[in-house]
Amino acid sequence: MATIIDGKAVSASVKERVAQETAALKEQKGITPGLAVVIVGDDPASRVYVNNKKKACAAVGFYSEEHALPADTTLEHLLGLIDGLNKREDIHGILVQLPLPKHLDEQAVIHAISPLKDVDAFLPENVGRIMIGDFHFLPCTPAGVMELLDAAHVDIDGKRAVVIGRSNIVGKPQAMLLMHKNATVTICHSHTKDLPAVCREADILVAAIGKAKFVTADFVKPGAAVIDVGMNRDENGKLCGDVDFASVEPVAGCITPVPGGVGPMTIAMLMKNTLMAAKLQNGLC
Ligand SMILES: NC(=O)C1=CN([C@@H]2O[C@H](COP(=O)(O)OP(=O)(O)OC[C@H]3O[C@@H](n4cnc5c(N)ncnc54)[C@H](OP(=O)(O)O)[C@@H]3O)[C@@H](O)[C@H]2O)C=CC1
Ligand SMILES: Nc1nc(=O)c2c([nH]1)NC[C@@H]1CN(c3ccc(C(=O)N[C@@H](CCC(=O)O)C(=O)O)cc3)C=[N+]21
Ligand SMILES: [Mg+2]
Repeated sequence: MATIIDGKAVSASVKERVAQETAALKEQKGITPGLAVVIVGDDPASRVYVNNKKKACAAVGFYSEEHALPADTTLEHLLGLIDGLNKREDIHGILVQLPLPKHLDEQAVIHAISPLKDVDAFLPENVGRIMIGDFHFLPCTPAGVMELLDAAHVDIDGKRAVVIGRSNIVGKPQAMLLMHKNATVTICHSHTKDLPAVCREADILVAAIGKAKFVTADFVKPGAAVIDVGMNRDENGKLCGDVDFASVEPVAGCITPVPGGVGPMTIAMLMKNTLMAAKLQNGLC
């Protein structure tokens, strides 16, 4: 029987800290952190995340605004919007919800964001800073995973960690953060041979694949910490992770559920980064 790691509770405590610091920043400096979320098209999953971000901003005391643009928005229009947000003093963080519609060059759009307002930590400057260990922002999802491991008192130093997935937004930065905490890290992907055997070496297994219930009990060393980043729909349209929770839970030492695991942490870390962005842009750190 695994311990179930409660992402909702851990995210609530992160947001509570952010709310306290935000209140102090307002009172002492008259600064209200501001986040702009840009969403292009009407993907229903994106909608849910964007609404969750909006709610979180209100809960911690941030100003937030949403720019919902039609699916046929041009690159010029989007770049113009970002340019305006870069110049605004009341907006400290800019998040462009990915994926974008196919006709828009994702990299061109991300690159238009000011590095100081890049609360996703997607820009090359911020990615490079993470690699060196001299950063302002950590990428929200991998940083949220680290908070969950910490809250669950999972020992990382000297342990074997396996990350399944090598995307720029999850897998690669996740491996880097685990390495910084002195894990011995293996990154797996679609070309990895005998994936279950590699995963069975892991004391800490992070699944960021995008395939519903892909990780089964035969991937898991008894007692391992299993972190499920996946956000998928199962055959009944129900939200589920990359981990087959029912089969893995009896084998794992601790495990995150979906929903209620990594997802809420991503939002909490976005709040933390937006607060940091407001401080940075006001010369307070
Ligand atoms: N909870 C949260 O806050 C967030 C959740 N997500 C979710 O996490 C999941 C991953 O997202 P993201 O990183 O963007 O996904 P990507 O699709 O960008 O990357 C998926 C990775 O999984 C690898 N992969 C795919 N199939 C296999 C396989 N059969 N065996 C081994 N590896 C495989 C791919 O390998 P290769 O590189 O070889 O193609 C790739 O590296 C998704 O479900 C997404 O919705 C994402 C962001 C935030
Ligand atoms: N620029 C950008 N930054 C992102 O951080 C980003 C993105 N684009 N595109 C999409 C992914 C996905 N993502 C999630 C955020 C919150 C939940 C979340 O709140 N999940 C809840 C509930 C979700 C639900 O009920 O559907 C949970 O797991 O409990 C999930 C997924 C951020 N992403
Ligand atoms: Mg992706």
